[in-house]
Amino acid sequence: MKQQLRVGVIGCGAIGKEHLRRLTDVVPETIVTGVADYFLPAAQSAAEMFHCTAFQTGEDLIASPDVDAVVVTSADPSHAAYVLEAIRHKKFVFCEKPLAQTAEECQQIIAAEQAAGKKLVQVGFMRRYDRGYMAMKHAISSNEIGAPLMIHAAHRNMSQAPGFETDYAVTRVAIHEIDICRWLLDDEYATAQVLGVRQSSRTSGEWLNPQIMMLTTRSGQRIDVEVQTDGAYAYDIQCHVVGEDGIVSLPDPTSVTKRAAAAIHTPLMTDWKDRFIEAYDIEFQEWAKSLLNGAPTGPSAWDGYVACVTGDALIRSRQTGKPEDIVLPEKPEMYQ
Ligand SMILES: NC(=O)c1ccc[n+]([C@@H]2O[C@H](COP(=O)([O-])OP(=O)(O)OC[C@H]3O[C@@H](n4cnc5c(N)ncnc54)[C@H](O)[C@@H]3O)[C@@H](O)[C@H]2O)c1
Ligand SMILES: O[C@H]1[C@H](O)[C@@H](O)[C@H](O)[C@@H](O)[C@H]1O
Repeated sequence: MKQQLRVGVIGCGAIGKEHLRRLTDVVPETIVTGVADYFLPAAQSAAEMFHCTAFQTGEDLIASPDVDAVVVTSADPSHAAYVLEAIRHKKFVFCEKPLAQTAEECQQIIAAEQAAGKKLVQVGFMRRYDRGYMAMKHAISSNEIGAPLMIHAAHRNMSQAPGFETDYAVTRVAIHEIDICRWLLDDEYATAQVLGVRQSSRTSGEWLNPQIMMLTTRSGQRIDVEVQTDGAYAYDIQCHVVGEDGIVSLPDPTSVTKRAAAAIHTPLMTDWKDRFIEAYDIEFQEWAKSLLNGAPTGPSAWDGYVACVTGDALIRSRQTGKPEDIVLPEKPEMYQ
């Protein structure tokens, strides 16, 4: 069995650089051998920093005999093509969320992976590796709160990159709740709806903010997700699962409590990089170990597909003003 995986990273922006550092410093099973970015200076500076090759294109990186596994951290619209190219080369590929822009592209990925006859794809739903969510899932599956009835969740961001659009509140932001809630409840969704709400004056007004996303599961549970994409007081992620016999809540990350000036202060985080730093570390450690054992065990192409189908239904419902049904084909054997 190989002891170290040679990894190439496509997309050397914010999270690309975070994962490069992580693969270099935190995951002993990986060595970064190459980087690519369609903005070549970004690839060159990352190559210098991480002592590896800067490839001219993502396709060159994927084809390189020095790359065993690919990490896709480029912009959303480029994900599907790189994942398909990696599958064509029968290489393992970790793709940041979303897996693709459309459900059809996800289906192409699923078809290609099945034709390859081997699980190759993992999607970057890192919250499944967060200790808080893991403890919640354990409490639910060991029946500590009885049958789960509903989830109240919130995803609050302080700002977004320029060019943000209303739909991105689903495809880039709430996509994390879409994945984590079905994972926590171990159920699939039946309907999705976006509700309107008074708009925040703390945002530019170029897109709808906040939005409330409602999901129901096949067994009738209801999930409400408050999504603030801009202007929130902190980067704050909340999740409360209400069961017949009790409630489990996502713990806040540990921070020092200060008692001063006749008050108690507990600082909150402002950035996803810090809030989920440990989850990303564990995600990549587990990914590397699973590949050395033969196949990825984390969120699959099917999970990426379900997230896209659900996101499409949410976006449709904003146009129709009604709950939209979520219909899935049968789950292929590979993802059972
Ligand atoms: N899991 C998470 O919590 C999380 C957090 C942040 C970002 N992401 C995802 O990671 C991806 C990157 O996000 P980011 O914040 O680092 O963005 P970013 O804009 O900071 O970086 C993207 C990089 O990709 C490059 N790029 C864009 N299109 C490309 C293409 N076709 N080929 C090669 N390179 C290309 C850009 O030049 C840039 O350097 C997004 O898909 C985002 O949704 C996930
Ligand atoms: O790309 C980021 C990332 O996925 C974060 O986890 C999320 O909280 C942000 O809203 C999103 O913009």
